[in-house]
Amino acid sequence: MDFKFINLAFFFCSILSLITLMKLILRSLRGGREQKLPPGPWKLPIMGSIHHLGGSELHRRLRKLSEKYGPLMHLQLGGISTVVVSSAETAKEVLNTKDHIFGQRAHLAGSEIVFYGPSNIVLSPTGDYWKFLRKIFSQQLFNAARVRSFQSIREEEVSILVNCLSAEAGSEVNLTDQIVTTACRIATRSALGDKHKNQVESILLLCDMILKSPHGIADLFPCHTWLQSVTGARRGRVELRRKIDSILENIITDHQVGDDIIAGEEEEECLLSVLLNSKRRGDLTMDNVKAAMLDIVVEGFEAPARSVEWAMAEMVRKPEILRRAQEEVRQVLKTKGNITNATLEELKYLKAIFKETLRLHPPSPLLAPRECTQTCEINGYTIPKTTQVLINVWAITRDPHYWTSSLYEAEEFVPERFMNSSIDFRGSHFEFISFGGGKRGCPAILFGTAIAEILLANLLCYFDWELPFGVTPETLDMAELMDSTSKKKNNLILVTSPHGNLICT
Ligand code: HEM
Repeated sequence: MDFKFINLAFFFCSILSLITLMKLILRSLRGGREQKLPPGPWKLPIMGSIHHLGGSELHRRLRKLSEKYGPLMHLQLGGISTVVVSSAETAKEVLNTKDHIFGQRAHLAGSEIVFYGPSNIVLSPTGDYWKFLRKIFSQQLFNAARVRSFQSIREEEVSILVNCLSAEAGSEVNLTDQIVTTACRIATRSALGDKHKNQVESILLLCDMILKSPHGIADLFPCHTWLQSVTGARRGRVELRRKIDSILENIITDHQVGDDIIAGEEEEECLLSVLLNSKRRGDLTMDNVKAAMLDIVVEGFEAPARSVEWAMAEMVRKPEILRRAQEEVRQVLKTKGNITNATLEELKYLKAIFKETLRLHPPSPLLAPRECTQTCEINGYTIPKTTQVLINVWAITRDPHYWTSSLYEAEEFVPERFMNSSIDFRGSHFEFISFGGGKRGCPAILFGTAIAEILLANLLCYFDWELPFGVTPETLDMAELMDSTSKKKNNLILVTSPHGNLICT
């Protein structure tokens, strides 16, 4: 959520204060029972706690506040009553013990326009429609057999990347762009089919437009829908939706040219064909199909790509880790010949690097907001129905209480901490919830991990990496930028040189 608009807020305060005051008077006349909300910072009338959130990225500000107010904290974000969870124990309460109460997404302002309802998996309400869509994605994209079947796509795309980087030997390369484009090509071909190889540019553009779509003051007062019109937020979103429609319709039209596949007849049918067949059968509308495509556009490649970007940035700052990772992958390759699924299974150190990267740089530092569907108690505090719940993954996966030991500091990048550890990110270790958890947890762990690991293995195997002239491990810019994924603020630029005679052709 973008809080730069705080200054504008005061314009609306006077209008809203009157309405809210009347509501408060009515409530007190009705004699509402006193609820013990979790503690939180002091609140202004109307704006609530927003003035505490300026400055750094939201997850950092929230951690700072939770150091003072505890692992369950109440904030009033304009009209949205919010609790913030910042410990593994409390996250377990929300994601596991009370998943039946918190396994619902909160409504995000404007998502009905941009995300068609919303009817994409990430934002649609938990229910039969959401289950139906998740099942299609699981059958066509996310299950182990399907992920294995995309191996040739991953290999082809990564070998294009390797050849491209080889041509840049000795010079500075924009590694971020290369990684994002390759991950996007893999996700696009796997989900939409080979026909769409050449539409990767449009998909990257679409992703960028959606991630950069602004939020505004109106989003904090969802009850006052007129604010969306007065502030122009609605107009902006309708315009964005028009652009999204145009790109998605092009892709769908191309897909349908000469496409007479009937669901179930073709084993290798892609996700998009299955979605379109469901539409033909009347199980989905065209808007549902487009919304589902947005799950690929927004989720399908950004998170794996950004984890590879962070992993490379962390490793070039710690050459001993880089060297150890390169030795491992080169050694395994000598005996196995090339990087396959089986080879990746043997790369224990590389897997530890991926985990450590997701720990220090979870792509979603705050899980997509959930909503409390029935008033309940956590840690002795009341969480009223309809409260928005933010889980601060970033605070939890860096918490010294779980991650500092006699050997390692929580804030340090040390893959070794995972070498003899059974902790993983599959949703049962609540101190490591980089893929979320509970029924709304990420369904694409295998799909995303496969993309990230093959990229990392190839970058480490076939190339040596150095910082550009004048940049040292201490001065490498590690600033982060948050849109919907955490990424490096500035692209990762490194000097590459092909390694020995292992280079593939
Ligand atoms: C490194 C890779 C990835 C990470 C770390 C990651 C992380 C996450 C997280 C934290 C959530 C929210 C979970 C929650 O609220 O508990 C999520 C949800 C989701 N992710 Fe991923 N993700 C990754 C890759 C992918 C990929 C490649 C896809 C492919 C489309 C994907 C599709 C989804 C979907 C559809 C949801 C929504 C699930 C729901 O609400 O039912 N993710 N992911």
